[in-house]
Amino acid sequence: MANTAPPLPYIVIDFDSTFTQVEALDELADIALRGRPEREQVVAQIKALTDGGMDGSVSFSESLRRRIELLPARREHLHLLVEHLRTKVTESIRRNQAFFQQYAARVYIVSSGFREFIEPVVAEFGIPPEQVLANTFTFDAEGRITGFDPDNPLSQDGGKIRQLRLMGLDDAPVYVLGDGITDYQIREAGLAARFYAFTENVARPAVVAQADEVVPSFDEFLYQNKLPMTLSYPKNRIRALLLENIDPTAERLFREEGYQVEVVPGGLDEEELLARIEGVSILGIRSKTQVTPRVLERANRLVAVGAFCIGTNQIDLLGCMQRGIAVFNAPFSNTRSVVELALGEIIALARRLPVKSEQMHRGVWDKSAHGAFEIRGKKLGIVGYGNIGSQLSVVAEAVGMQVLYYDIAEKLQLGNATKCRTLEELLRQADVVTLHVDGRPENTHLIGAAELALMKPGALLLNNARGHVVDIDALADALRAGHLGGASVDVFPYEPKTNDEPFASPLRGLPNVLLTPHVGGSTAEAQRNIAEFVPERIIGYVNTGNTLQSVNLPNIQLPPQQQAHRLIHIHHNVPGVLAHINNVLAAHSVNILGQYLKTNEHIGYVITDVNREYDQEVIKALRQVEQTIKFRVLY
Ligand SMILES: NC(=O)C1=CN([C@@H]2O[C@H](COP(=O)(O)OP(=O)(O)OC[C@H]3O[C@@H](n4cnc5c(N)ncnc54)[C@H](O)[C@@H]3O)[C@@H](O)[C@H]2O)C=CC1
Ligand SMILES: O=C(O)CCC(=O)C(=O)O
Repeated sequence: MANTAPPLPYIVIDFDSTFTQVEALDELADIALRGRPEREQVVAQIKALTDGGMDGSVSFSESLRRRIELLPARREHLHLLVEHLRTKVTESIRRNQAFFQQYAARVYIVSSGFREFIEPVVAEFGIPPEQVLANTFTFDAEGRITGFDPDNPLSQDGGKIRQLRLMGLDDAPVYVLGDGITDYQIREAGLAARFYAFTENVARPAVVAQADEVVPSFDEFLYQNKLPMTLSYPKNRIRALLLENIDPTAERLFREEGYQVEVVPGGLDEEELLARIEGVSILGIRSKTQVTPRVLERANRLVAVGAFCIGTNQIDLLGCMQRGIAVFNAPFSNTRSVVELALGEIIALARRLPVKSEQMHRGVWDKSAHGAFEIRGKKLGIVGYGNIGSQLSVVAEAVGMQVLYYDIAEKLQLGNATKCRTLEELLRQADVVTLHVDGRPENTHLIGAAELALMKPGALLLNNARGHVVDIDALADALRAGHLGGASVDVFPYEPKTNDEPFASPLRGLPNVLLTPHVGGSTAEAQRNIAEFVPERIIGYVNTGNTLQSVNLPNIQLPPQQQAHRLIHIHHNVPGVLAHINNVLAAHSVNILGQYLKTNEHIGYVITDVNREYDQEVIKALRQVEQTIKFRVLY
């Protein structure tokens, strides 16, 4: 049969700021001027000339001539430069070293830089000297760089065009990859079929504007051209949308991973999120944004949701699960912050600080002990003895409180805390009741008029858990009636979407009531910890399939993936799917190196590590396995 495959293109790659992250002449100046007082000034002048030459605002030959005049470099500096440049090879180029080794015959480095430093750097990628087209330095007898060979076409304006003409690459299309205007000019002159603006290191607007394609990484170039690549998928295609003022650490970590990141300061309501969710792979939220079934319906590329908080009641967890979307939260990162806030609130209410402070602001000096008490020896009733409740138990005992707790699950009793068998038992005894239950729907109005009536006269109530847990009107009535001595509330049934929206509540203006805008976890420490914890989980899941600590997918902790391709399959949990997967693998003689399966009542999660060599048809067949929700290949 005739070979109908299109010929592999010639790939013409620029060196400075494309093959390497840096401009070599700038770096050479920096090396040559080490220890000299004029270093900073001269390097800045050279950099400005480099930029001018790259974006076209200074003619190239002029830029080169003036840079070399400024450069006090010698032959020995070139060795140092080469060592330095080897550490500065662009990440995605380095990652795809195997591609270069395999296809070196199709790759040309065409650069207005200098052969003396380019050749040794690209040699490690299998690119031979004859495929490096670049300038050459001239030296004096003492080894000082004095200039460059003026007859080399690459030292002249339009040099890359002339060089390409001389090369005569006309038996296959030429694709040019570079960051500068001179790279685009090859395409403009009709000597290349496509110009790819390479933006991993620098994005020059004038160059990007001319590009046939803008590629933020070499992975993207290979992916678009269906050429073999080291990664299974270019990371720059992963879009993260981060809402609700998530700490910037998260944005940084996702960007470092190579993802595109969009940051929105406030929350988004359902309609707003619907308008933005298409194409998003990773959604980062805090407690406000509702991830509803409608949002999931529209979320055509969603792989993971990060709850940058503890609570996940704002997310349709089941819906995510049934679509194979992993949800991760930060179960412990802000625990301590809530505990400290609760302790502060207990003391503040016991000393009636909201009343005292408000009077003082009005100019009223009311020095009296009326209604104020020490917390030492008082009974603290903790409802929900999970991570926060149990930690508060330890801290409250340390300041002399007697702790009672009630939890629907059997919990380890810490210190001298006393377990209550019913909520009623706790409410009847406690001087201070603090709520730390999770936000499951069944906890709606866990504390209503009847429960408030059970509380001791003058007792205090804290809600730092979720707004719907307390019937807020009933609480306002109990406070107005003077039955409770005070309350502290951080969470509300409805919370303003942004800082610009006013806050409305029946609790406003009531005496000895502390109101805070859902800031239990809002400390620098907690936010930073969360912004590290959640991205690490999500990136781990994307890269390896590890679901350990996912709140909705079956948790599998995977061994490191070695010399294998990993097939990740999420399916509806009905009998026979695993057998079907394995039949497909057997039918294509795929060698299985390891297989891991976990199911829950809704879905099954199977990871199969296989030998790297297999027929691509197997991938198509696995996608077609009945009951498949999501399938991806990782390597
Ligand atoms: N105000 C804020 O900024 C913050 C609020 N939170 C909220 O604090 C709450 C607790 O967080 P964690 O301790 O980390 O959760 P957790 O899941 O470790 O503990 C919750 C405990 O409540 C228990 N529970 C659930 N329903 C109950 C009920 N009806 N009666 C008695 N016990 C019940 C559970 O068995 C569990 O032990 C969550 O609602 C979370 O969303 C968490 C962090 C910050
Ligand atoms: O800080 C936030 O946005 C939410 C804190 C919270 O309620 C949680 O972690 O569950």
